[in-house]
Amino acid sequence: TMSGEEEPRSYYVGVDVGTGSVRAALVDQRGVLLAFADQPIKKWEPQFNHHEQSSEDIWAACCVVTKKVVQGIDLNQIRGLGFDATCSLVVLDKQFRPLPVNHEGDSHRNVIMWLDHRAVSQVHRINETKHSVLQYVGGVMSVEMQAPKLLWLKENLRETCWDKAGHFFDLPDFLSWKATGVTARSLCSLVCKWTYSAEKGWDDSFWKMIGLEDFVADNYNKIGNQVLPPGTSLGSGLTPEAAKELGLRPGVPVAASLIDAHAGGLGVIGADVRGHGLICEGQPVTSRLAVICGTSSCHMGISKDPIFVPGVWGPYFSAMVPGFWLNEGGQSVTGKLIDHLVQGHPAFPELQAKATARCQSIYAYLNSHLDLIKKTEPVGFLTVDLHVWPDFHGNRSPLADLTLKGMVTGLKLSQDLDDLAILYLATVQAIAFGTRFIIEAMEAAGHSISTLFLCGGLSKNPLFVQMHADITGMSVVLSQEVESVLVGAAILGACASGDFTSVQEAMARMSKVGKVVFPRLEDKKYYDKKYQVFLKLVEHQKEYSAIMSGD
Ligand SMILES: Nc1ncnc2c1ncn2[C@@H]1O[C@H](COP(=O)(O)OP(=O)(O)O)[C@@H](O)[C@H]1O
Ligand SMILES: O=C(CO)[C@H](O)[C@H](O)COP(=O)(O)O
Repeated sequence: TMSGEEEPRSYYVGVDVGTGSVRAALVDQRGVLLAFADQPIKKWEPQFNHHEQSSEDIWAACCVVTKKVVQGIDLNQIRGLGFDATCSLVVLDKQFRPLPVNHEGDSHRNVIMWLDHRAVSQVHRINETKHSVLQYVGGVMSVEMQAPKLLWLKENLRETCWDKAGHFFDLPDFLSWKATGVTARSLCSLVCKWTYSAEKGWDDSFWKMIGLEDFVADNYNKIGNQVLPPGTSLGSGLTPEAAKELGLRPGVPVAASLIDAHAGGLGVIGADVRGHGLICEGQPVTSRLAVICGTSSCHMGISKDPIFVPGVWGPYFSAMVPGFWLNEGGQSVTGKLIDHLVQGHPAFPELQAKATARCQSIYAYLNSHLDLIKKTEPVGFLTVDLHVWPDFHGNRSPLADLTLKGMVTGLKLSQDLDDLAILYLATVQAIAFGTRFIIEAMEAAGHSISTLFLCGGLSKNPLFVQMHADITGMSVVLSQEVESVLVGAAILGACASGDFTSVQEAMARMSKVGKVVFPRLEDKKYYDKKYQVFLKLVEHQKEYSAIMSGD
């Protein structure tokens, strides 16, 4: 650890609830991560496109990891706690007990996960209203947002869930409630996933139009009528009960939360870039795109004035960096897609065995295997005749079309490790082409982006990072702390503690540039051609469905 500072150290705890696991970190006032712990969380898929979790299981995991990272630390030095989480929907009854979100009536499973696509018919009807709130989600509401899921609950689980429900929380807000007893919602979650406007509040006409007038009638009590900017200190901090569970002191300031992608954004986007040879050095912060890549990828771009990008979520005012508008592009499955294709390949057991024998992760093994088979050519050239369209779980941005499916062209009669490695490469490239597609849509609407700031689990994969640089032609910045999302959560805790006067100040002090990866511009021509093919794939897919739905 670093030292050399006279003043006693201040510590903040950040807790990040991802799709597959909960992580916690102990972070100091300079953004240095001193301790890290993670713990898997349960997931259920009771039927295709239904994904559920348990808020009690998630909270228990938060307690385990928090206790671990504060072990051996003087608890008086812990000055703040911040949470971020996926934007899943938590349902509790009037006494704050879990309610089932499933036909089985299993109340343990009281969370509809963000990637759940059960509410297809509901979102279709919501989009048909053409209500003006839809302008602020890229023109089309996503099936992954909360309004369609709420409508699904009302239409499908009236007695067992809807009528008994007292509180619908976005997962980040559930966590801050659990810690403090305060039911106030974060501006981040409500603006991004619930159609709340930072300027105008709730729009009664929207909820009435879609058939959820219930919320208007009780003054939005169940979904939030007190809304606070992320980082605001909640109530009197940690309750004695929560403090005991988390292994912290009662009264520690707890911040209004952020969605995980937004915490990642705070963890990377404000870094001081001087001296790294980056073009964004002389440019405003709006030239930076934070890309948070885990189970999904989220592309966070900010602007001074609202920018309406068709198919890209937002513009959301103050939902990430206060005072700035945010556009959020995304790909619903990226890490999950890579895992899916690699694990489903016949050569996967062989890969696992070989990686284990070398004490490597399967991805480190695949990357070195690709280096072996590429011979003298750049590794990316191995996919000259293998192309992937990555929307296995629909397209979030910029097409906003949940009916799209994945495509692979160039298959051969081979099942060996080479075949697996090249399919993996083509998938990583397809995800990077998806990022390029999103950036082009954002730029066409008025963004001016020059540099990518990557974080999340996939940013630990050097091939994923290099392909993003090569395919977008932009430099990629990686943070000093790999766990940038947790630094973002700790920034929230630091803001709640009052140690910093603003989120911007905390960001500038706590997020730091680590490594910079420059694009191989000499390969540009090749990737431009592959990008042409990429765009053709989706064009063709649409033609296929038109043929099949014709007479
Ligand atoms: N060391 C690694 N090398 C390559 N890929 C990794 C590594 N660690 C995680 N990943 C990828 O990152 C994804 C998970 O990222 P993570 O940020 O942990 O997800 P989430 O926040 O959604 O729980 C996995 O799907 C996996 O493909
Ligand atoms: O919609 C999102 C952010 O607005 C994310 O996709 C969602 O929160 C899941 O995140 P992750 O892939 O990190 O688990």
